[in-house]
Amino acid sequence: MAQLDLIDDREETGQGGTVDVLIPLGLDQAYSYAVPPGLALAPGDVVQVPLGPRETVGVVWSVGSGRGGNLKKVTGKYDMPPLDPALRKLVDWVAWYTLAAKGSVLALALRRQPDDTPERPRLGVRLAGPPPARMTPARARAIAAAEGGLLIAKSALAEAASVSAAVIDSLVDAGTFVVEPLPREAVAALPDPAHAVPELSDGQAEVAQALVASVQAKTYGVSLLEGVTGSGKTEVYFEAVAEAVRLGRQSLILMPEIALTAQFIDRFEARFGVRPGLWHSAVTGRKRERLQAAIASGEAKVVAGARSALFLPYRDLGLIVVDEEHEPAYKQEDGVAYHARDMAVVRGRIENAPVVLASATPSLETRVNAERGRYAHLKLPERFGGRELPKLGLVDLRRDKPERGRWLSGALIKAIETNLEAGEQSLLFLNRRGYAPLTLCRDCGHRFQCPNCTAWLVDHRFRRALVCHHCGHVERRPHECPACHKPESLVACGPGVERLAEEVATLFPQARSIVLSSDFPGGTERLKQELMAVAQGEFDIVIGTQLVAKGHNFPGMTLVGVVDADLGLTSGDPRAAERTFQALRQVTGRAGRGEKPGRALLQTHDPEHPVLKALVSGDPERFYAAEEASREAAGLPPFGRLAALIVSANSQAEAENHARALARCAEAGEGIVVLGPAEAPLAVLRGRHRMRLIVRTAREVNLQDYLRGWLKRGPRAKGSVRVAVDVDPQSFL
Ligand SMILES: Nc1ncnc2c1ncn2[C@@H]1O[C@H](COP(=O)(O)OP(=O)(O)OP(=O)(O)O)[C@@H](O)[C@H]1O
Ligand SMILES: [Zn+2]
Repeated sequence: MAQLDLIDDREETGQGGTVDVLIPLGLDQAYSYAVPPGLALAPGDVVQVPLGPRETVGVVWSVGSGRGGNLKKVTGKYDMPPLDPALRKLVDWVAWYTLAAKGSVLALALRRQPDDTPERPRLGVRLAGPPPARMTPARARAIAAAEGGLLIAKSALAEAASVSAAVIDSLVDAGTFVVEPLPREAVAALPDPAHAVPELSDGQAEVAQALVASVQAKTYGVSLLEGVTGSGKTEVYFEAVAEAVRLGRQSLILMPEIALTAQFIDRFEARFGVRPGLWHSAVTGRKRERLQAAIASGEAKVVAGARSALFLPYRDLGLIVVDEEHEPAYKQEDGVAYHARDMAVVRGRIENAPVVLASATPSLETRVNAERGRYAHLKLPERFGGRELPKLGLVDLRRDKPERGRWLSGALIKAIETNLEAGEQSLLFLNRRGYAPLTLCRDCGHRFQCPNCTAWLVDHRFRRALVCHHCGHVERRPHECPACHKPESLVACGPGVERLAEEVATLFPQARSIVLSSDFPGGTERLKQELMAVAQGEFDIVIGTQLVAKGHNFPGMTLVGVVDADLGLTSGDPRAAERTFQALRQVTGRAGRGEKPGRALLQTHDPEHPVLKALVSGDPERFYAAEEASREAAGLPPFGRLAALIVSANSQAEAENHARALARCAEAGEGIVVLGPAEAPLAVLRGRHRMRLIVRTAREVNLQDYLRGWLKRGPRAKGSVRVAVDVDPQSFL
């Protein structure tokens, strides 16, 4: 924790002026404080101020000239770098855009709660004593691997010698090895742009050159890097990163679900010789602080991080890459509802740095910006190494019907068989966790619903529980129906990945199969290992949710079966078509990335659906053109603006009354439509009743001003009532 200099103001002389201090709490206003004499404060300085009965941390937002009068005084100043003007501007901008309280946005940039958890020292072992009295082959291997007396991490030694950690421990007990702390892990080793320069194809080289030029120009500008799956987008944007490193400037690579990108880190290390600075929620304590300091000093040249990395104090940002820019995970749904891709563009503008948005399936917003010339459009239309994109086919489930209680069609089963015989891997994609999405009583029709949410409980057989995916409520699956008390009358309805695994085990008992979803027992570490094992060909059939759909490289995978291609298309969400198109194009893109060509089969009840036809045609332009036309006709983003207001309360009456009162205060205006209030699709969530209002405006309308004016005129939220504003909503629950 940075040191705090407390001010001793007993010898007060004269006046020091005033400052407005923003406090990282849910407050929109900066508060004025008097500056004690002798203390010089400037905007961005991190200070301690009294707030109510406590002292709290805050940031000087502006300096006034007034006399302090009877204002409370600043009580201390932290010895740490100030928040620079660019970061303060970003905070102001995000707060303006999202309507979040400025203090809440500041909290994203000022993660400096005193975190003194000491960094756990990593321990290594060194060969230092006589051989053990009892020698075994494993012990001999471990000793041989430690030859030379170097200090080695225990896990690395175990791996090098192919022995378990217990073998090493036994040698420590025997006095053959000694344990010593390893040097601290570097958080910011310098990447070497010349470490392993790839040989780029002509098409790749051309795009890389354009990106390198944008880094050299040192000015703001956005490029859409649109490349089919397996085209080498990563390889290409690494060249831009390399150029930024050569210029001594910093790069930020934003990615979704950072914890699962072990493959990405390995690739970065293979290209640059060191790991990037990693910023995500699992990096804590002292290490987090060290990285933050290295970023602020400019020592850390490349940061790969989840969306919160957007608010770090870069000293000299020369490039921002947003990988998989279409990912819904970039939108933060709780607290400050910001979209990290959009705010990355804002930060690029503030820092005067180029921004690269990379995707195989760009969002409609980004595509339209590229088409209108606001963004440069760089394309990689072919897979690297002359590999073909997988051939896609539809299976009409109305004709090729699976048996009752089964989900795989004859055509898909046959394709898996062929693959098994050829020793190639198959992926079955079903975006449904658990065993079955619904449980009901065969006798009385009772359905298991969450007591806190408008949602069915999902049957998780592996965990022997019924679970709510919205609030986490868990209950045991009973043996009799709780309503009619008939024993053994409960049936599972519909498939989840666990149920599919059961079907696979029955159909292909000899195949090595694995279920991969976020419920994977053993946490992300185990999951990472299993993903590696899949990449190395250790499984024949992978049954997975969206977790395996993107970003992974499985060279032996030649077949992808989409179990329910209609699943995402039936929701009322305006982005349903886009999301489904992206998800299915990503998942089918897992096939045929290695030596052998791949194919994909999509099971559907609606083979005429335009999204599926566009997918199979292999012509994304067709999809984008049709989707743009329908969004434009409906005035939806990016052709219009959208915001959602969710009014929630402990009772339905409170929520409804407040929502109605709010709706009555909405001002009519040119190009403005207010819809609702109506019950939100998730009418009850975590015990809170929810009503929803939607505002849709023309592009020219200043949506933020409109919303601010409206909320100001509207009724105060009393009692348990809360109003949450979501500008550019991505989910419509
Ligand atoms: N110029 C190159 N030289 C050697 N290997 C390359 C080159 N370009 C791409 N590759 C390899 O091709 C594979 C696909 O590349 P990459 O993962 O960068 O593609 P991508 O476009 O990001 O794919 P996706 O969108 O599916 O994640 C990787 O294994 C990568 O190492
Ligand atoms: Zn629930």
